[in-house]
Amino acid sequence: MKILVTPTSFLKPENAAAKAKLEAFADEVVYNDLGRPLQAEEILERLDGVDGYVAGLDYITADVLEKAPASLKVISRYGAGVDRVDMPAATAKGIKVTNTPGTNSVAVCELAFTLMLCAARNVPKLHAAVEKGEWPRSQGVELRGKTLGIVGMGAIGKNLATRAKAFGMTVNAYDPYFDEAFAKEYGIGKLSLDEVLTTSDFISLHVPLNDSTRHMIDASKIAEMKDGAIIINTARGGIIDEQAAADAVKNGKLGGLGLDAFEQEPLIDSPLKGLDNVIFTPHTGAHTAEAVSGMGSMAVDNVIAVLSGEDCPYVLNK
Ligand SMILES: NC(=O)c1ccc[n+]([C@@H]2O[C@H](COP(=O)([O-])OP(=O)(O)OC[C@H]3O[C@@H](n4cnc5c(N)ncnc54)[C@H](O)[C@@H]3O)[C@@H](O)[C@H]2O)c1
Ligand SMILES: O=C(O)CC[C@@H](O)C(=O)O
Repeated sequence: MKILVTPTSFLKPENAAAKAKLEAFADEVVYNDLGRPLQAEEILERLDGVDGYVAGLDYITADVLEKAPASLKVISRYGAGVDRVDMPAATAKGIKVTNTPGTNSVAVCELAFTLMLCAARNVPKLHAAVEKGEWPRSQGVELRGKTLGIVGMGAIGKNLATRAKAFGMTVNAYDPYFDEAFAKEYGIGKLSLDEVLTTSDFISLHVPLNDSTRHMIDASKIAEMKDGAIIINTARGGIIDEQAAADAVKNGKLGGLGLDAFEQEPLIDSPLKGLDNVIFTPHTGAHTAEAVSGMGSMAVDNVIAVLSGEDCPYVLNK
């Protein structure tokens, strides 16, 4: 068996046991030598003879899958999102795709909360000012008493909801598969998407990127939001129309943005850069010691299970 492993954080010490397990199972394990997510051509150059592929945030397009060797049986996503894997093409080729749901939900929710607090108090700008020898006495807002609207109340959205309640926020959510029992237990309001967007002081996005969520936050949706609303996106670039969001920060409609995910990563040229109270992190929501270890061990278990012909509950395209 030959396995390709591309998430660079897989090689952190937290994954020593998962790495040893994979290397004991396989005849050969090839690691990502580029130190970043792979583009289509770069994947193909590394797929020769590969049976299992533990995949980071690589762009596994239909073209890659059509040209992939017949030996490839499983793509084991190291993480929750599968938007960068062309699922119909994988299914057509008989390649199973798995993911690691829930392994990084606390990590991402804590980053979303961090971004929300930093935007409420303008922390990055204050830090930069103090570094320059300035001493501004800024004024922010409290989260207490504010309304948080969560779009996508799955593993991450739910973790965020309970923490926001502890901060004294009113929490409402939109999710087509709304979990009524969870909402009742924690006092989360059930609203339509438009109601969430028009009534929230803070809006946090936790939906997968697909055809129904692409640009779900566009200029027309932003126009309906409360003046000064702050949007947090730790889900995927592409869910927000970045040009529309940048324009809305510039003209004062939005109070700020906290972003961990972007349409083009890394973020090089972007209308979002250089704006007041737009806070970036480099798609690092899942990168805590705990989540890296959780993603690594489940991704390894999944690839081994599929290649061993065992039942794997995390196959998304049965
Ligand atoms: N920044 C990061 O590093 C990072 C890490 C993990 C996940 N993510 C992203 O966050 C997303 C959510 O992760 P999760 O673990 O909470 O996934 P999840 O599957 O547990 O939850 C997603 C929720 O979104 C809901 N949903 C689907 N379509 C919707 C729509 N159109 N409108 C509203 N709700 C909708 C689903 O019903 C589900 O409850 C992932 O798909 C991934 O893209 C990012
Ligand atoms: O590879 C990672 O950094 C985690 C990916 C994360 O966005 C996810 O989809 O779970």
